[in-house]
Amino acid sequence: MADNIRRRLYNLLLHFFNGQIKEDFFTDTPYRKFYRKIYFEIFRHFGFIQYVLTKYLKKDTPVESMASLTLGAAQILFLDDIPDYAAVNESVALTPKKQKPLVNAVLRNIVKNKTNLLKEYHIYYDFPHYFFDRWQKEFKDENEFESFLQSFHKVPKYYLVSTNDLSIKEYEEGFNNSIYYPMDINSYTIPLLKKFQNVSNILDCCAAPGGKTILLSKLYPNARIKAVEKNPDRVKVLMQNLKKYKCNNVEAINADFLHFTDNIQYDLILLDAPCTALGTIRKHPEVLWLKNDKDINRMSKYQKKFLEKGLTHLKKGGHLIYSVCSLEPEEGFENIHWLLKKNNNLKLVTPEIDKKFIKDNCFYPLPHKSEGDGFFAAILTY
Ligand SMILES: C[S@@+](CC[C@H](N)C(=O)[O-])C[C@H]1O[C@@H](n2cnc3c(N)ncnc32)[C@H](O)[C@@H]1O
Repeated sequence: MADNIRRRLYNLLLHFFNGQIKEDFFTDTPYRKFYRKIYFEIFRHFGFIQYVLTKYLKKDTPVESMASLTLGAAQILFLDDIPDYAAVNESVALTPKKQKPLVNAVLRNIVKNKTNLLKEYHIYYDFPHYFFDRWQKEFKDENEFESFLQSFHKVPKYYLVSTNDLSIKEYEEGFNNSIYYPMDINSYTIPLLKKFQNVSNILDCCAAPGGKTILLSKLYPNARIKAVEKNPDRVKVLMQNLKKYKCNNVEAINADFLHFTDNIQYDLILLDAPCTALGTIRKHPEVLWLKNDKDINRMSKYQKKFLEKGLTHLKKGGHLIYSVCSLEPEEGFENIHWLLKKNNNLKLVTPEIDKKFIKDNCFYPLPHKSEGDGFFAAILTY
């Protein structure tokens, strides 16, 4: 009989091989840390594991076998505290009957040749070509490039924000005080990049689940805030969060921001745009393998529409914060330069934060210099 929780890892992999992300934090099991560790090793080393598997497989291997083989190989190669026989047996047990002999044979071969296979390991294998190539160009110093890549394998840190005084502290297991909102440290920084004066109305263009809306509500308690979100299910979560954290100055609106109309010119606009989420790969390493150059370019074009629309709602002298959880230049710097070129009066305002997180007047925390997700943010005014 297969272990039911390993089956959940197998299901994550089945979804993944079908091009989908399925989240499972294993919070309902006392062995959460153990299963999360397997999940991280699978996707951090996904590239090397596939390289190893291709030595033993034909091209058209069924996805069910790919899922059990990836699960088994990750444990054999990267998790020393799991006995090899357990990794093989559990993976075979999860596999459909007809495919069991293949999975069994390949995993036993990997066990037999483990030492030699691991001699071939290099961190470069853990990154897909599109990502590796675009980032190698960014670094003149090879050691810095390697430390950039290594930083994606670091255990991600989770934080809690006090909605009373906006202080932030590291997440503690079992801590469930109702005034705290869980948040990434760089996501938290975005509404705090600069304290603006005379803010009486705020527009949050893409608001759910509402982390940054909550911060804006507490930072500017006298302002009226409109929080727009297109996805009806996510609006429900947004509304629950606004109620839970007593954000009484916020009105949640279920609308497509690109078609949103009202007659207010805003003092402050937060445009936390949809993006590839490639800055979040320390926490969600599978994202790296589900995106490519085309997605980055498609998102960049889509974000330009949000930027143009956002500007139409900005009061003269007001500020617009544009942010994405991605470090890819097309989604950040290039979009901002495009907008500045089109609008002569528009200017960048430098964030008032630690200089090590600033590049070209924008917030740009690189993962080897920061504990949080990779973000890009720019403050614009005119
Ligand atoms: C990066 S997330 C926002 C995170 C949020 N600001 C926070 O701090 O919790 C982007 C959000 O934009 C929403 N979205 C995507 N397209 C949209 C559109 N056309 N209009 C409004 N919201 C949209 C997505 O559903 C998603 O919830």
